[in-house]
Amino acid sequence: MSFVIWLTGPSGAGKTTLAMALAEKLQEMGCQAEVLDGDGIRSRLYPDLGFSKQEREMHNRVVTEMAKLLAKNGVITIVSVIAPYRAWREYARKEIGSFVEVYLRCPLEVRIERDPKGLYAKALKGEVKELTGLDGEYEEPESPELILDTDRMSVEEEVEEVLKKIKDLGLLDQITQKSGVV
Ligand SMILES: Nc1ncnc2c1ncn2[C@@H]1O[C@H](COP(=O)(O)OS(=O)(=O)O)[C@@H](OP(=O)(O)O)[C@H]1O
Ligand SMILES: Nc1ncnc2c1ncn2[C@@H]1O[C@H](COP(=O)(O)OP(=O)(O)O)[C@@H](O)[C@H]1O
Repeated sequence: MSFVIWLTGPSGAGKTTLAMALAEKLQEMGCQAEVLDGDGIRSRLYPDLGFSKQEREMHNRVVTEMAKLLAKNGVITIVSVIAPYRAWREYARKEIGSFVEVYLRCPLEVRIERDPKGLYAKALKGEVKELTGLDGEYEEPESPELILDTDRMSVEEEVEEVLKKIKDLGLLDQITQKSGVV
């Protein structure tokens, strides 16, 4: 049994970037780690799925199930999905059990400046509706295991903070002792 690191935050907060860096670091350390990225899963499994509340909820349930199965089979699973509602993240926590919620916080003006996919520009012109973090709803986590202010930290610092947290929670020791990695 492994655990899930669930990265949540609005579009452009840095979820995908951190997920990839974290997986690389854990793999270098000899751990089995996989990323479940919201955008990636959507484009591979159901590219036509939209962003209504109902569609997002179905997608979040799929991701929860995938993460649960991976973690159950010993893989450290890093989820990078907006998951805009608290109730859905609580559902994931309950289903998965060993769950580390990390909130990537970043002010709107920085997200607009970053805009890696040009979505904020489109949304500001009215071409994208209900962009999470602009006119789309996002319920901030109330008591996540960790908050990272991604406008004030480097990606490397974020990776170190997450590693420190999972070590403090005793999660990394369980994995490394069982698999014999150091
Ligand atoms: N309206 C709207 N709102 C939010 N996101 C949008 C939207 N339209 C497209 N996109 C793109 O879809 C990515 C978010 O997918 P997720 O699966 O993480 O979101 S959710 O949990 O279903 O809300 C999101 O990726 P990130 O920017 O990495 O968060 C966007 O690239
Ligand atoms: N400290 C940081 N943490 C994460 N991303 C950062 C940071 N500083 C700058 N960025 C940049 O911000 C953008 C975040 O995009 P992305 O990772 O796709 O976010 P999200 O998956 O939350 O939409 C990337 O272009 C990334 O290089």
